[in-house]
Formats: sequence, structure tokens, C-alpha cells
Amino acid sequence: MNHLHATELQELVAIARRIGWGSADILLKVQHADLAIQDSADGPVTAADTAVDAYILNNLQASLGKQDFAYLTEETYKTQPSHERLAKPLVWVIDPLDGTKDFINGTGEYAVHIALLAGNRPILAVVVCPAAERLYFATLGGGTFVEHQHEAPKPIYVSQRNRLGEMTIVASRSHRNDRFVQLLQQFPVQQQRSVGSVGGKIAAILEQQADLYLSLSGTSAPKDWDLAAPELILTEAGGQLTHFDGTPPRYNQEDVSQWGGLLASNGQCHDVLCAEATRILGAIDGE
Ligand SMILES: Nc1ncnc2c1ncn2[C@@H]1O[C@H](COP(=O)(O)O)[C@@H](OP(=O)(O)O)[C@H]1O
Ligand SMILES: [Mg+2]
Repeated sequence: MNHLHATELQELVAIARRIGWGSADILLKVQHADLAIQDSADGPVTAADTAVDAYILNNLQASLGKQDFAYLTEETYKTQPSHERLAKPLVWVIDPLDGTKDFINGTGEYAVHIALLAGNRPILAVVVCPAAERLYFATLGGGTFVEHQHEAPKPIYVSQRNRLGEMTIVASRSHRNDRFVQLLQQFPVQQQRSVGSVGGKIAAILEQQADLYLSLSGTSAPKDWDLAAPELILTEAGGQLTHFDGTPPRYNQEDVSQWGGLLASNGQCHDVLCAEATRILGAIDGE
């Protein structure tokens, strides 16, 4: 099953949406509970991360099996050998709780990401923002839709703002090193806002509350499950997401970190702003 037909993709997206809403229900029930927090090298992990990871994985595998698909999830990737996901043409990529720090801190800025890759690129994506009771979904070439529970989905598009003075950047609240702070200070767009979770930041661009998302790795970097689903809901709504050199991320490689700088935008001025980010970083690094 290397090539999915449009109807098969629609069946898969229906399954992923159902599981996305189920994940939101679990997270909303425990979002104000006193959860045990474990610190790991990749940041905090709560019982909610592991419960939703298992919920999504079990439900996808119950519906779809392991024959045609591999599964890469934030909470299981360390214990799973990589050869299976590297060999399979279709790979589900799952972040059960994106923005764990914000989830713990009660800001409501967290999301659930479910993406399906064909090769190294996303072809289906679901991003759920439980606190906002919104689910975004996209298929490659099929556009992006937003739905509220029990309401018909509606197409959604990024803003068309193209003047730098009118644009707003969203950036991470917690992943900021000196180099990134300097980049933000010198960036030609100066309306800037901190938002938790990558899915939450891309949702802010879809809701036209923001136009750009800028990120820079430090000692750690965002991972495939942070980016794959948000990327597709953005690009199918008219936006772009690339490394600063203009290349889109290649997912499901041996190293699942996406190192360097990333720019997500409403598609206006994308190349110019990537070039600016590269130039500013060069000056910061004294090149
Ligand atoms: N520069 C960076 N380095 C490491 N992880 C990053 C990162 N930027 C974003 N992330 C990851 O992306 C998610 C959202 O982060 P943020 O809210 O700071 O934007 C977090 O994942 P999880 O919450 O899924 O573990 C975080 O680990
Ligand atoms: Mg994440």
C-alpha cells in the first residue's frame, strides 16, 4: 500500500480526527489535575503524555495494523528500533502532547499532533488544540479545514498580510537561547508574541492572529513529531515552512531532530525573510 488513493486518504483522516478528539477529551479531563512530572533530557514528561501516546498508538494500530504502517511517537521512539520506520513507506508521526511545559503551567497552549508521512514528507495531518476546542486537519493537495466538535469542518486560510510592519511573529516561550534572542531583536518584524507549542503557534497563523513563526535550535532541536503535522496544516492553508536555507524538513531520518533555523510564514515574503534570518545569524556569529 505505497500509494494511497484519495478515498483511502479521506478514510485515514476520518480515523485520525476521531482519535484526535478522543485525545483532547483525555487531556481536558486532566489538564488541571496534579500530575506527576518526570524530567527527561528532552524536557518534562507527565502521565498525560504517556497516556495519550498509548491511546493514539493503540487506536491507530487497532484500526490500521502494523503491516502497512510504521509508527514514530514521542514517547516510544527511544525504545523502538529505527529500522522498521526507516524501511516503511508510510509512517505515522505522533506527538501526544506538544507544549508539555505550557500544559503543566496551565496556559492552555498545548496541542496533539498526528501526521502520516509518505517517504519523508507529510500527506495527512491533524492538529488538535483541546483548550480552544478546535481541530485542524489537512491532506496533501486537499486544503486545510478547522472543526469544532459536532460542527461541520470549514476551510481555513492564512492571512495575506505582506507588509513587514503589519506582521506578527510567534515564538517559543521556553526555548530561547542568547543567539535566538538576538535574532529576534534584529529581525525586521518587531511585533512578537510568545506562544506555547508548535501546533499552537501554527494555529495562531491559521487563525490570522500571527503571520510568522521563527525557531532556532540550541543544544536541542525540535523533533519530527513537533513539526510534521503543523507543517502540513500550514502549507495546505497557503503558508510555508522551511529551514532558513529554503529547504522543507525531511522527516523520518535516523536523526529525528530538525537542527538549525526554521521559518513558518503566511507565504508572503518567505524567501526574503529566510535570507534576512541567515544574514543576521551570520553577523551574530561574527562570520
Ligand atoms: N529549540 C528547540 N529545541 C528543542 N525542542 C524544541 C525547540 N523548539 C521547540 N521544541 C519542542 O517543541 C515543542 C513545543 O515547544 P515550545 O512550546 O517551546 O515551542 C516542545 O515539545 P514537547 O512539549 O512535545 O515535548 C519542545 O520540546
Ligand atoms: Mg512536541
